[in-house]
Amino acid sequence: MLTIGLLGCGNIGNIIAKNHVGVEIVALFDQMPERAEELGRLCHAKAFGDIEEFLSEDFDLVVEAASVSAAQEYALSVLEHGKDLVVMSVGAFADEYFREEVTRRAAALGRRIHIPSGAIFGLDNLKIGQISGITKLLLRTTKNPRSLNMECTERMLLFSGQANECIKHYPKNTNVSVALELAAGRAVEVELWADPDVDRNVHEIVIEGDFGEATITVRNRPSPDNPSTSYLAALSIITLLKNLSEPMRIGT
Ligand SMILES: NC(=O)C1=CN([C@@H]2O[C@H](COP(=O)(O)OP(=O)(O)OC[C@H]3O[C@@H](n4cnc5c(N)ncnc54)[C@H](OP(=O)(O)O)[C@@H]3O)[C@@H](O)[C@H]2O)C=CC1
Ligand SMILES: O=C([O-])CC(=O)C(=O)O
Repeated sequence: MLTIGLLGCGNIGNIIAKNHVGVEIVALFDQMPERAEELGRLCHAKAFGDIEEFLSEDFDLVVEAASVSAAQEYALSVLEHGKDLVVMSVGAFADEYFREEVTRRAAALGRRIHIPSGAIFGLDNLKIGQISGITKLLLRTTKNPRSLNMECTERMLLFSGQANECIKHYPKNTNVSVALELAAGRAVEVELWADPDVDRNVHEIVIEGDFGEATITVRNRPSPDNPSTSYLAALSIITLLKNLSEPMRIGT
């Protein structure tokens, strides 16, 4: 069975630990050591307070569910320790130089980096953008102000511009925009709205290209323990882990 180490023992880490399928969690790390220890007691895995010791433990793959800055800080080290990597905080790869460095290193070391679909649908066929023209790619995200850690009394546009700029300002809320960008191989226009009248994390995706047009609207339930993060994102990563060892791959 595939063995994993969880880097990040917050909301997603807890959902993975309680619901994982087809993998064994053997090691845990969080910058709040008590969170790793608590989760370790729950899933009978070893908690580490030191990243070097965590990465030196014997397991196959690191699942990052911590933060954009954690992904940037530890990605290369994970690969150097001979482990594959699943990156939830995909916003880390908005930085082109960093993305190329990590990809080059993974190729040289024969390691793989997996990016889950996260809180959206549609990444599968959006990858056709890598071989065929896409003329428009827009993400309109709307969340309750609570999910954005702010207050407002009416619908309000917080950001309009490119994904790689948006993620710098909203690293806990717009990782999906960077996932879209990586899949399509082109820039994504992003609008981020706060709306006190919505109780879902809503992602509207508009795609136009040589293939025709597509509109996808995902109305996500926020995770009970972290309203910034949609529950779908945790389900997505558990499913990715389950499928890693399957002989048949489904989806583009
Ligand atoms: N790709 C996608 O579609 C989505 C991605 N995400 C991203 O997934 C990640 C995890 O989400 P979620 O579990 O809800 O977040 P949480 O904040 O609930 O949990 C993250 C945990 O990781 C810890 N952490 C943060 N930085 C570091 C670090 N440098 N080293 C070690 N531990 C660290 C946090 O500690 P502390 O509390 O002290 O910061 C916290 O305990 C986030 O980056 C989020 O933005 C979320 C939703 C969708
Ligand atoms: O969970 C969501 O709805 C999206 C999110 O926070 C992110 O992409 O960072």
